[in-house]
Amino acid sequence: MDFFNYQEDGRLFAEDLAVEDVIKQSGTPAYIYSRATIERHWHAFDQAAGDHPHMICYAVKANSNLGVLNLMAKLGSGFDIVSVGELLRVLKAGGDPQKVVFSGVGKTELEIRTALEAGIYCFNVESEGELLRINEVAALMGKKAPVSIRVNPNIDAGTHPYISTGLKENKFGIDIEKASAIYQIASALENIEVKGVDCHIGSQLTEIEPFIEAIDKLLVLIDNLKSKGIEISHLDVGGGLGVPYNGETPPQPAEYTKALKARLGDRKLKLLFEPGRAIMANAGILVSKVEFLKLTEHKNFAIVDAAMNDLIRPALYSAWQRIEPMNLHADRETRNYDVVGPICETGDFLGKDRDLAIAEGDYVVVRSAGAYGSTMASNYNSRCRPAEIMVDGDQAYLVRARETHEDLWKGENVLPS
Ligand SMILES: Cc1ncc(COP(=O)(O)O)c(C=O)c1O
Ligand SMILES: N[C@@H](CCCC[NH3+])C(=O)O
Repeated sequence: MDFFNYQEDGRLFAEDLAVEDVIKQSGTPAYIYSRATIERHWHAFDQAAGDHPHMICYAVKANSNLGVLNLMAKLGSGFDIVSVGELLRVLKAGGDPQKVVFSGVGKTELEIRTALEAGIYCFNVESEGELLRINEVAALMGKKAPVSIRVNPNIDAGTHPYISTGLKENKFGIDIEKASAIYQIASALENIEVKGVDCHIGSQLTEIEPFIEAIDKLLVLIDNLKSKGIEISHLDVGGGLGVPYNGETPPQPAEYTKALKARLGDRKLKLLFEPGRAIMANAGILVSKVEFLKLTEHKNFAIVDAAMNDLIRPALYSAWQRIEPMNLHADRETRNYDVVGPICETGDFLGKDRDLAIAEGDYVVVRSAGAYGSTMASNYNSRCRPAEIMVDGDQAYLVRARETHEDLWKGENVLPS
């Protein structure tokens, strides 16, 4: 459930504000987030874990706006990061470094050093080479680096191949068959402290079974490590819980966590969660102006001022996100449209075959755009990235100004002659 609802007069509201009023300040395209929705989703995970020792490490890549991260920090959230840039954002936003887990397959020496200096909670190690590199950097700094091994359990998450991460052929994690041997190497390294076991099998999962299958495999590993004298204190189950974009019925955090806890039995393992999409997707919309309605014999196009550079999910994954008018008008003719942007690519669409009652000059909103929207935006076609606004009750805060044209060539130089 979110806080974007139509009023009786047909105007879409974000919490207590009419979206049409919010965009008067910012123009379009603009992302609008609902603070109450973000908080509700975060609390859903926190309450589901209940008294069980746990940490929710919000996946920063889903939406790394400082306003969003600051909200997470205020909630007491942890963070899952994949780069030094994300770490610096978390720190800038007031996040606690001791609640940060660091995932990702290509951590550089600089990234490892910066994370150790900040005092993060743990590295999620994705290869033997990385383990040795972390040990070396920690040794140079006279520190012990806390680690989990990210295990690749070879499980089909049943999601889009581009966002499936837990299969043998994916680049992520260490093959579960080899994990025990790597743990033994890790526990013998001078500057490594073994803390946890981690996995993340993919994103936008709509069934509970793949999660449980993975967890069962990890628990076998944890028991096996214990018999070898390697004690694991936490289990990081990653993110991946899906959201309803188009009628999907993914498990709720409560149902998921209940099933998870049941599998743990009496093992004393702290649980770490890394949700991104489930917290942010339905907490955001992208608002865009209808510039032209191009009606042809073959197809109708609604040409809007947002494009694949602002929201790439439809172009990249053929993702379906609901598109609707910002304000409902009874007098508009309903036609079937492909909703497209101004970019010079045939793949530049936000949605295809959509029945919409709109006119030129109206606004449309793309729903479920809070996750992997603004963070994946680019400047392709020299377009400025959109404004981002956080609505909180009857207040709207500009949490990111629209880029200016000067921003587009920042750092570029012409040749002297
Ligand atoms: C390691 C890791 N953790 C957490 C997430 C967040 O996933 P989601 O947004 O599906 O919850 C991702 C992205 O898929 C990831 O790669
Ligand atoms: N960017 C993807 C999710 C990727 C998750 C990253 N591990 C999406 O929009 O669905």
